[in-house]
Amino acid sequence: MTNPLTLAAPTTSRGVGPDRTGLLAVDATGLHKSFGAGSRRVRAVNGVDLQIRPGEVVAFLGPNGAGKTTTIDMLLGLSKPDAGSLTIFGRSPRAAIAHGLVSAVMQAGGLLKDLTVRETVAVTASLFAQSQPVDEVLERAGILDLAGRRVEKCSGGQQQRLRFAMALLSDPGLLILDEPTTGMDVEGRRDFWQAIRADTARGRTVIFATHYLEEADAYADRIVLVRRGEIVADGTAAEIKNLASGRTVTATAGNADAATLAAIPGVDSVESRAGKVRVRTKDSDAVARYLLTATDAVDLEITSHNLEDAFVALTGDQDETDETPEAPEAPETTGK
Ligand SMILES: Nc1ncnc2c1ncn2[C@@H]1O[C@H](COP(=O)(O)OP(=O)(O)OP(=O)(O)O)[C@@H](O)[C@H]1O
Repeated sequence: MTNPLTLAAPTTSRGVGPDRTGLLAVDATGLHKSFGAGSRRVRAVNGVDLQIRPGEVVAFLGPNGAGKTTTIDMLLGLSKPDAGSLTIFGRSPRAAIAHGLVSAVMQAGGLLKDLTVRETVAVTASLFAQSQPVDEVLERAGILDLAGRRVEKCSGGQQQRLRFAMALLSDPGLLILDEPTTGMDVEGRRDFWQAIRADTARGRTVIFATHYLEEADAYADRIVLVRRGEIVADGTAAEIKNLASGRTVTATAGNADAATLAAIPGVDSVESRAGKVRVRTKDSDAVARYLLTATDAVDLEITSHNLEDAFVALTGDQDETDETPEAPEAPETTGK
């Protein structure tokens, strides 16, 4: 776990207004990161390319073990990629943190239970050469009314808003949240996101990792769906939903041609096995028309997906593949 206290005290404070540098908030190319050795080696991040523009609010969405935290650790300079290049506002992650350009809100840690909310933020502020006024960040995190409460008396959601207040002290251009609402009740999650949403309206770039499709849908401009260390979809919530709104057409059709099916506009994937075909498509009518008019298809079925089906379809079979055998070595690191 990480907390804002461990992320080095910046020497300057940066506003979140319009970016005039033309630099990407995040520019990652070909990121790889593995753990372990030999047959137990796990490829946690496997060729991630990610460009995030200033002001974007991006959800990093994926199941357990997809590689979200590993990627975030690299963005925060807490670990180094094995290969690939990575810059934050044109600098290495560590330099970006040293300049107060990045802050993080992690799931736990970093709080002393005997301090009050205001004391906690004030102590953190004293580590910075320049920082935002304590009461201002408390206000922005929606916890000014809790300023005198001891940390141990705060709920999990209130503690997360306290971490958020601490992360705002350097007025970072990029805020990174790693599964910030895990374990919170509905009200805590709502209050937390209300505070984040008010803040992002000011133009800050935000990346948050989450398991929750509905959080990504509600709060992100853009959803990056990860599975087994790779990006499997990247788009607006509407675009991801569009993937979700596809259908599956199945039929018994011994003479259906997989290449012809794959070439039908809207078709995402074709599986053909033992005389049965299974086609994922955005245009089930076109697939059904081909199967019924040009092949010997029988037992044709069309089923719709909901959002959750699409998430499972795009990120599924994680368990079998968590420990992917190592492939040949990736190219040398170029970014740090
Ligand atoms: N320090 C480590 N040593 C060995 N394996 C690791 C280490 N850190 C992560 N992994 C493995 O790398 C893969 C990606 O893990 P990571 O924590 O990045 O996923 P995640 O998407 O953040 O998952 P979760 O949602 O459960 O936090 C997993 O298979 C995990 O077991």
